Amino acid sequence: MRIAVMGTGGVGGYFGGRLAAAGHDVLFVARGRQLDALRAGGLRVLSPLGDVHIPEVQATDDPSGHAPADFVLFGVKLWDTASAAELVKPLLGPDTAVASFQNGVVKDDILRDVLGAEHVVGGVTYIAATIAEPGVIRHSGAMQKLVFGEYDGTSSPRVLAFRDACVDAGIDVEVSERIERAVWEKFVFLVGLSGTTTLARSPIGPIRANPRSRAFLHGVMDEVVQVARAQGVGLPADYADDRMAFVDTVPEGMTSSMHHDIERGNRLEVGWLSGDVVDRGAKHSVPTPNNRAIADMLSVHAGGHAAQGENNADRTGGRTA
Ligand SMILES: NC(=O)C1=CN([C@@H]2O[C@H](COP(=O)(O)OP(=O)(O)OC[C@H]3O[C@@H](n4cnc5c(N)ncnc54)[C@H](OP(=O)(O)O)[C@@H]3O)[C@@H](O)[C@H]2O)C=CC1
Ligand SMILES: CC(C)(CO)C(=O)C(=O)O
Repeated sequence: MRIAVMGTGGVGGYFGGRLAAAGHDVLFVARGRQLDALRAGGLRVLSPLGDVHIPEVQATDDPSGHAPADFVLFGVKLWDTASAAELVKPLLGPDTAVASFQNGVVKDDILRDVLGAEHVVGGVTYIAATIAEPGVIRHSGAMQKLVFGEYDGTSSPRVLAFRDACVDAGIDVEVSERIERAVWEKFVFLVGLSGTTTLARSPIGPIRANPRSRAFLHGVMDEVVQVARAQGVGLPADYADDRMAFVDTVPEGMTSSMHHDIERGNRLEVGWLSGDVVDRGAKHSVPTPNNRAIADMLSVHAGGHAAQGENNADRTGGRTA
């Protein structure tokens, strides 16, 4: 199958690299130094599960003129969603699926607006991967899972074909018949993990061990659960307890991509995570004081070093959707 990767960073580079190494036809959409490095030396993935080097990759910053893809793996930061969706339009054939493995719950609404609902397949990923240097993706730990599925729950040929390609490539994969719920399940955990690790600038171990920060983490996740339920997503009322039990099983050194971003002075996705929870809570009259604290305090850093002190008073970090 012909696969396109929109955004060759931690997520896109890792999974696209595995798929290309397994012999699949993969087009990598990238820009700047990442694109230059891919063209000059190919793509390297450094991983505890085995390194790969694909010396020659198909890489572009302009997909127009390339053949349509069967499946687009969408992996840009949330602020780039709408512009990156515009960029993939030329890759769409009548049955092309676009699955976003971004965090956040607004992503697929943006993709539907730009691309049409018929192209959008739901997705979520569990991995820790980052650009170590241009052309090189570093994967940490053993987790590398893709979950995806049609929003109507059907096992469509395009979803099954991508599942088979992932299995071939050694990717841990699950086709979900209730993908909306799967996306919210991850959102509950991710909003809790990203907000607390970034605010405390600490991995999860000390946060879950301290009774005050543990209670705060539970409160953050519970607010996401109550917002989801108010919107009609079928999570159990006590789902935050389930996620706390999960938190207790992860390595004490685990942290979030947003924690890495704040340490590097990068822009933060907080506006699309806790900030989005606050906005949805306001719409549904669900109190969200813990997420408000995260979003308001991290708004200081939301624009990254380049924008510190500017333009962040609205808590969104530049979120416009
Ligand atoms: N990294 C991780 O471990 C995980 C990340 N996620 C989520 O996945 C999403 C992607 O994260 P991650 O992979 O870390 O992000 P990265 O920043 O590592 O990768 C995104 C890449 O896409 C590029 N890009 C953005 N817009 C364009 C464009 N228009 N044309 C070409 N290239 C473009 C970026 O370029 P540039 O640098 O120039 O902006 C960057 O190289 C986020 O929503 C994140 O929360 C989810 C699970 C785990
Ligand atoms: C929690 C984790 C590492 C799981 O994939 C993640 O999604 C992130 O930090 O962005």
